[in-house]
Amino acid sequence: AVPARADGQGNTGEAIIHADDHPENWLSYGRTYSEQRYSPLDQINRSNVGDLKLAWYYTLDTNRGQEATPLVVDGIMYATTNWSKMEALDAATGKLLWQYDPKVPGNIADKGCCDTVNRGAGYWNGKVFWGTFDGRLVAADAKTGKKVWEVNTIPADASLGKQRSYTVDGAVRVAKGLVLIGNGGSEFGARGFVSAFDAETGKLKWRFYTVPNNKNEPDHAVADNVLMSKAYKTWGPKGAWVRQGGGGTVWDSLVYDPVSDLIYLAVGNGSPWNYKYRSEGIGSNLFLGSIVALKPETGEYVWHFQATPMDQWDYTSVQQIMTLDMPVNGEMRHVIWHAPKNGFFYVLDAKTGEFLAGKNYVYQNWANGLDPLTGRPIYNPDGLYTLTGKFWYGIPGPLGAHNFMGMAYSPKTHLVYLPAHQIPFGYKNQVGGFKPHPDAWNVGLDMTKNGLPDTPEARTAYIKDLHGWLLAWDPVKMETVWKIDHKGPWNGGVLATGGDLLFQGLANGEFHAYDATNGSDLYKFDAQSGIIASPMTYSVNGKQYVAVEVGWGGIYPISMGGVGRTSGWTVNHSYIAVFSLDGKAKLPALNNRGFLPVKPPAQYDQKVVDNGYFQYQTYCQTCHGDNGEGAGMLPDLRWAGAIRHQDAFYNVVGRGALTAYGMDRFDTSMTPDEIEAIRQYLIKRANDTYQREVDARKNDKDIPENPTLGINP
Ligand SMILES: O=C(O)c1cc(C(=O)O)c2c(n1)C(=O)C(=O)c1cc(C(=O)O)[nH]c1-2
Ligand SMILES: [Ca+2]
Repeated sequence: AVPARADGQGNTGEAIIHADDHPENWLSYGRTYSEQRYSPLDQINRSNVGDLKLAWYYTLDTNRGQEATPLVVDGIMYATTNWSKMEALDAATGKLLWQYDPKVPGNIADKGCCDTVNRGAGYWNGKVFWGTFDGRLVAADAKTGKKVWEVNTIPADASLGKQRSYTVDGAVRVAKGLVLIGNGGSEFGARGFVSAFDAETGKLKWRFYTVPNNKNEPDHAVADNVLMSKAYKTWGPKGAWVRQGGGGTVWDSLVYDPVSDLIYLAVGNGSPWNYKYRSEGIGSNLFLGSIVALKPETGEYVWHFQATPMDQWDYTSVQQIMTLDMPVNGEMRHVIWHAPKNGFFYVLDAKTGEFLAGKNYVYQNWANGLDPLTGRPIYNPDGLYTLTGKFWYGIPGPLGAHNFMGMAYSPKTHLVYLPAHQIPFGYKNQVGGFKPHPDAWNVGLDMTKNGLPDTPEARTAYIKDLHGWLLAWDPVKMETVWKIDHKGPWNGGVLATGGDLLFQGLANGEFHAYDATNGSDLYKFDAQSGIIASPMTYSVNGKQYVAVEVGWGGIYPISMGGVGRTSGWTVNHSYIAVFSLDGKAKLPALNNRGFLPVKPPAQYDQKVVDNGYFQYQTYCQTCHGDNGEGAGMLPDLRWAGAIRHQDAFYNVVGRGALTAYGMDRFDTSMTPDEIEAIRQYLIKRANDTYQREVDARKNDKDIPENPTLGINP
């Protein structure tokens, strides 16, 4: 029987709830409120997918990470792109109907941790809504692209100090006439919150803070009661959170469930990460690493489930929330499925938050399992590195076992298709207690200790630990039924269809269709750039299309350094790719292996290189890559012309010559000598690695970071 649903949805809400009655559309981020990323369309199926062809492509003007799932409403595609731009296209032809550039200032890029991405728009009653990286929410007329309203989602009093940082890159969801939006910033200093705006007027309806007020005072907001009575006492009253906000940003999943009539916030990590420094090493720190359920009309607290108490690994629970009915001990229950960063798959009762089951979906080393009654982790004491003070090689690392990439569920196979990965990380306390650096990640860690030493042994060992998989997970048995081993981590999200197909784009620039029943590879397309977004499908005039945004980026390639190229050269060419069975489009031939490095100047000052390394790892690493090496998206500074001259380098790094392109100025964070030390260090790195980069490009079969190639012998 179809469960009773709440009313007050309006036409769009009813259309999203009854999405299967008009499968030609894709009206909400995960298609339906249940975010299963399954479409019943089956014109493209296992028997013909081998003939899939490019129907059209639309080149984007931002060659950075593209993470959005486009919407399709009655033949019009709404695709958001990097730098928070919107493209409205004829979904059958790719012809541009209108576009909207909210003109996000370039120097804002380093106010967010993980690339100036955008994950998608919401649609409601003739309007489209999306967030901008500088914190705004835009509502535009879906037909004309004219702005209807715009609000700043970040209240002035949310910024309590210099390190505070709020960026908006998550997909907007709309339910019951409310536009729901969160934000990011916990790597810098932020106090997370979610806002609900009236879709017609942009008027704020409610705002829910996910962590307590630092003085345990009322914010005169809807969370006051639960924060003051329940959450505050789970924090050390004198920890660094008091200055840094505590974190708990809701930067990805934020869903409405029409069956339980609740909104679920998927809450992020602590700010700073370091639990000892953040919270004096005491308390579970509610609501970090949790799902929090609220009443949609008012934002009132209903229940929470904390997957990662005492977070110190950046184990956000922001990852996708899926709702559906499943048998639990022989009885049908309405549940939440959730595979957060921490490596465990959770089944929760959607109405009450009761923990029903949990099991690790990949190898992890921070917990020895979950308490079967409460779902609370049984910690591996060594994993609590902020308390031991020792170095910890954590699996998962801060990029999680699963990140923003969509997982899909097929009601035909009863399997969840989970884009999982293994990306270990070296955690170690910041020396001398918590010390924030303006314009840098402020996580309370020694940022040189997560860096990889450039020795063949260290690189080879680390690369062996990098993995990317597509898991076919059975949530009843809580086990992997089969899996596909990808070349490396950071592959795109998954779409499941009624044609018994799975679609997934990969870090190595391939777009695949797999058999949903057994994982057989049925189709491969060379997309010429890494894909991290989740595909979607729709139809126009009875013809089915499959679409995906192409564009390598997000946190992995910007922070990882050279080892971020384990899947391939991963050059960024950003475009929207749309496939059909009778497509006739063809991509132009493109350089897909990066440019030949320019021989660097030979001279550098060995005396300042060590300090240059510290400064680089503190201020530059998280965007330009570990140890001065890029991984295919932002400029690889070893080959940048600016490192050749002290003045040129200072103009860029100190004075902001390239702010329009996303490079902030750092003269308020570093002295000229420190900036010069970075330049000397980069010249050294360029010299140390020049020959191996040249040699890697001579090899036309393989990839630069393959340890078997003799490039990292
Ligand atoms: O703590 C935060 O506020 C925050 C924000 C974001 C973001 O806004 O994209 C990411 C993360 N954390 C994060 O931990 C993470 O792994 C991540 C990956 C990405 C991405 O788009 O590639 N964003 C984010
Ligand atoms: Ca984070």
